[in-house]
Amino acid sequence: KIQIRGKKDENFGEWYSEVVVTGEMIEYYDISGCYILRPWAMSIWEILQTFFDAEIKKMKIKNSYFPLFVSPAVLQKEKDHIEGFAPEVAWVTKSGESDLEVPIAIRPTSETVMYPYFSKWIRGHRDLPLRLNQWCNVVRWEFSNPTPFIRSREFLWQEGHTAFATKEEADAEVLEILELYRRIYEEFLAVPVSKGKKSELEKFAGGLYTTTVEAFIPNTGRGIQGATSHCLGQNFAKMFEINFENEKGEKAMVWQNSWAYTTRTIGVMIMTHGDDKGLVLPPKVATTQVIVIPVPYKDANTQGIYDACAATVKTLNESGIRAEADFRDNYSPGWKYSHWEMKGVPLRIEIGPKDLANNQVRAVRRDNGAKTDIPVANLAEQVKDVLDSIQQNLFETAKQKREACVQVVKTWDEFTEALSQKKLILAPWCDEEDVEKDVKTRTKGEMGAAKTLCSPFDQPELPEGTLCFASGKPAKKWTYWGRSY
Ligand SMILES: O=C1CCCN[C@@H]1CCCn1cnc2cc(F)c(Cl)cc2c1=O
Ligand SMILES: [Mg+2]
Repeated sequence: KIQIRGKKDENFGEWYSEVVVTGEMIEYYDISGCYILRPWAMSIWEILQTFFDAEIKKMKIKNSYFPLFVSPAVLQKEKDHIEGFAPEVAWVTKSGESDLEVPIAIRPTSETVMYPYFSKWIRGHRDLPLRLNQWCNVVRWEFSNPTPFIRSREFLWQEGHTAFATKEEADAEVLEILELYRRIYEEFLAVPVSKGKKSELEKFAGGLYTTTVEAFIPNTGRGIQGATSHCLGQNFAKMFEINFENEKGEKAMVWQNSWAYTTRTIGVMIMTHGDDKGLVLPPKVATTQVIVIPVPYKDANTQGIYDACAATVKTLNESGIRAEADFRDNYSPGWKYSHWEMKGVPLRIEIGPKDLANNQVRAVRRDNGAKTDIPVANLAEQVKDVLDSIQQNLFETAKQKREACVQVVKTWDEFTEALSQKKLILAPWCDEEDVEKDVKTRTKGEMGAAKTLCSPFDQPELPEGTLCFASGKPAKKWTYWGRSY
């Protein structure tokens, strides 16, 4: 039998690194912070992409592709927002033996690549709204500890960049896209997230406001930004002169948004559902939803069992279920059970002599290990119901675990106590940036400082006279705080 050594509740980092490799999602690469996405991971990315791409096309957003390379002049155009990022920019300085006249940057994000052309293409109000998306990779030469899917020097994402005549249109789209990100997490990855607004300190400095879907990893007690949807206001329009002649013939600047989700989504899902037997894949995103395993017996009708397995796969495939059979004769059924459990396949179907005789199959769930015998008669329907139940159970379980980590605090002492207990803290805050900076300073440590994660749109009741937990000033809003990735 094959086992993973790391235990999720003992050494989370080791457990995670092992699970992504033994689950055949990731292969480590000889350049630090870079990883190989193997088919078992790539197919999840493609399932999410298929959903999101179809949804943005319904919104009349068009895909495009802009160059990987950014000229330094244009990259440095957005002075204040990139100065903090400059160390992350990767540069091409040579081709072959010869140095480039001028080094060229590799895109860390594409505002400065795209917006000079937005300026060229947008002349009149009839050119609006301009709504483009690109599916691509970006490079950010980060130095903090690299983690497969979660933090890598190159990652896949989509980045949407849109321009509107009015702020109202931009505001509406920000939320429409954020809802798609919530659906990616909650409906596909079975990961609960909180929709909210980033603080002034945590938002994208180049924008007007940032909305986010925040996830939480109970094992590490850290929040993690799941995806982000920014309203850029007119900041980039001003910088890149993206103007248009409005209906009254006046010259006006456009209102812009930009939004992204990345391959980090896959890492959050693995961290949320994985267990000590390996990956646990939600059926909606499982490359293989059902693995059918023949359990031949010495003198039993082996061919009959194999035929029943093939027929089972065929029946399930015909009803849209992603099923495979493992006919390899050089591995025992027991070995196969462990192997496909490590790969996180949501449902296993075993067919042995008894099942064959009773015209049924033995179904075993990956999420809770429950075994049920299903008659071959209406197999597809029952398997679909079990898969739906697994999807729902994974989400509910993750939701309960996350809710159990939420700690409402009112005072500084309660805050530091909750932080030491790896809680997701919900606290009343005066919404002053200096206070947030002060909390960061006061909670500095080798585990990293506490920061605001988001102010949830869904605000609990804030009784008159409630004071900020950190400053004692009148509280303005409930905010999630915690350490983060
Ligand atoms: O988050 C999104 C959604 C999709 C488009 N982009 C925005 C903002 C990205 C912020 N950001 C994030 N990281 C960066 C790293 C860099 F090296 C440079 Cl030069 C800039 C940035 C930077 O602007
Ligand atoms: Mg960064």
